[in-house]
Amino acid sequence: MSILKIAIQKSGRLHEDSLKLLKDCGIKVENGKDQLKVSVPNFPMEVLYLRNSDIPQYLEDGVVDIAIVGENLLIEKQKKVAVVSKLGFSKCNVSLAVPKEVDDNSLSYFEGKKIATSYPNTLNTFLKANNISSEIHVISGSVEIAPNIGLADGICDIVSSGSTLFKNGLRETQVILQSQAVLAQSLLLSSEKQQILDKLVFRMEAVLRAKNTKYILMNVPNDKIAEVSAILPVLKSPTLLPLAQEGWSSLHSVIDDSTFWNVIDELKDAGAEGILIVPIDKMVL
Ligand SMILES: Nc1ncnc2c1ncn2[C@@H]1O[C@H](COP(=O)(O)OP(=O)(O)OP(=O)(O)O)[C@@H](O)[C@H]1O
Ligand SMILES: O=P(O)(O)OC[C@H]1O[C@H](OP(=O)(O)OP(=O)(O)O)[C@H](O)[C@@H]1O
Ligand SMILES: [Mg+2]
Repeated sequence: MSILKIAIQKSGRLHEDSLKLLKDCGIKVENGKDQLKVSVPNFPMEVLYLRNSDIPQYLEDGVVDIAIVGENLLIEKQKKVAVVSKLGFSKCNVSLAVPKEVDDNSLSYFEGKKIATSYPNTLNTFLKANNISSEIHVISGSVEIAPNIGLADGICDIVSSGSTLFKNGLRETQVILQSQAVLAQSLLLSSEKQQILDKLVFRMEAVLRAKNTKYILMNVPNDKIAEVSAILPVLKSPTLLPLAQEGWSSLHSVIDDSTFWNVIDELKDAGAEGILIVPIDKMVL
């Protein structure tokens, strides 16, 4: 019987959300303190806690079968692996930034300048594509300090809220790439392991879909049902239940979280009342 080996980050930005996603997929990860390899009692899977930066190589070599890893790191390491799905957390940019006093937003500012980064391949590819030649200075962390200590004229690093840049007197000038956590797979999976992965992906999709979708219930006069239904992007067709009050129905549907605020006024104008929005736990199509 095959066991699918999944790598997740041992500690850091991806750790908690990766474990939570597995838990939401019904996968119990037995948590032994300081154990780097952990078994799963209810799914043919074994969890390996590894450094995010080591994961792409392990995936390419087939030492692990799948992993939850930062997309930017897969791009940086340029290993032969495949992205299975984007997971919607740990969203960030890899960006160029300059001291806030520098009054130049153009890329040509970096011509002939020193740039400190932990992502030399990503930066190099970007500079080449834009015909800029700079001196790349590789450091493994605390990159934002480099301009302050005279080590570089600018930096290329991860930006999320922007607060690290701000605290270090820097500002973002160019976004090189956008990243989020992804599920990635080795290209060397056996067909048995591929089948286990397919089951996992099926569960993850149900969890991720539900996260972006809400269940919506509202009371609608019967003669307005067609009008209200037309506003809602429904799965198949809305569920209708008669209310005790003559001439009214309760209409149920699902709605994309991001579109709810755009249609709420339309729904009310079309005659909907008592609108309730409820979270969905899992969603299987
Ligand atoms: N501030 C942030 N906000 C959102 N996502 C981030 C942020 N910083 C990093 N990330 C994402 O999370 C991933 C892991 O970042 P983290 O800083 O925890 O580990 P790391 O320094 O890349 O690696 P290691 O596990 O090898 O120490 C990054 O590759 C990136 O995709
Ligand atoms: O825009 P912000 O929200 O401030 O996030 C950006 C910071 O987050 C990351 O560092 P992290 O905190 O992961 O520390 P690390 O350098 O030890 O990895 C990244 O390297 C930036 O420094
Ligand atoms: Mg970091």
